[in-house]
Amino acid sequence: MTFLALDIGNTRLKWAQYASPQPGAALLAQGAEFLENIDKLGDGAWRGLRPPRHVLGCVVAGDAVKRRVQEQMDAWDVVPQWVVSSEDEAGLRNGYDHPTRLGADRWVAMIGAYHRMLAQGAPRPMVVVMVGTAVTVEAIDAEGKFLGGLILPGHGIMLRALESGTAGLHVPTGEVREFPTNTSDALTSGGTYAIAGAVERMVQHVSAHCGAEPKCVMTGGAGWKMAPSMTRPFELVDNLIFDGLLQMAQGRYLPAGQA
Ligand SMILES: Nc1ncnc2c1ncn2[C@@H]1O[C@H](COP(=O)(O)OP(=O)(O)O)[C@@H](O)[C@H]1O
Ligand SMILES: CC(C)(COP(=O)(O)O)[C@@H](O)C(=O)NCCC(=O)O
Ligand SMILES: [K+]
Repeated sequence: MTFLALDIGNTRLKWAQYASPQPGAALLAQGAEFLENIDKLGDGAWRGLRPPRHVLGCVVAGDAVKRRVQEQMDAWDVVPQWVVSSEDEAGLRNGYDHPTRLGADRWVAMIGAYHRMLAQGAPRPMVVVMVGTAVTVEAIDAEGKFLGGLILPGHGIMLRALESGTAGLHVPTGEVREFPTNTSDALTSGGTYAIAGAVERMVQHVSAHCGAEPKCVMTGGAGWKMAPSMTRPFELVDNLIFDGLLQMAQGRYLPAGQA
């Protein structure tokens, strides 16, 4: 009863195949492709996979990308399911004004993060940071209500915006420094501390609103770049979206009692 989880962001498609659709299932295979390379998955990395019984994914890269990915599954007798954010699922309540407009990746990552926190001890409020093409910073209270979140540009978008809007900022990537003394370091540090500063503010907002220090987790392709510059202890998790998809898959594909 193998299960294929898909996380299709604006830069890369990440996939993971599990032995069954439930948290803790054995990981059989995984990979990542830049979106320009996804049309080769069927003849490439997915060719040797055992055909999955269920496919559940989240896609924020648009309908054209979604269709291109679906074509790569033609060899399998499976209809992929795509997550749409809802008012509540898997113990989380969605505080967005229009719950379905919340990015599916954000919703799934929060479900993964919340269950991870519950498995570790007494319920706590959370700040969940995802550093991908964009950066998202989510607030969840201890009862599992998503209070709201921030969206800001990721490192790449910040740099490209500055490059295209100025004459003098075409420089190689620099280092993160407290007091940058060259243009490269000034840009790299500016982007990194913009993200770290936004996250710090959210931690303060959650602490004040919930009356307790939040547990902080970070994920996403560029999470490792941010980790050393954070102002608080952060748990860096490889892929919260896969954790969330396994959680949701258990509710959708396993009969009650088998979970
Ligand atoms: N080996 C890598 N391959 C691709 N992107 C990487 C890599 N290491 C770090 N990154 C960074 O991660 C970002 C992409 O992260 P990812 O989580 O795949 O984004 P998204 O989910 O938006 O597609 C890129 O903008 C890049 O800055
Ligand atoms: C914020 C995002 C662009 C993040 O995309 P990513 O960086 O993962 O590629 C995505 O979650 C999205 O398109 N959200 C819809 C708008 C919203 O969540 O309010
Ligand atoms: K993402």
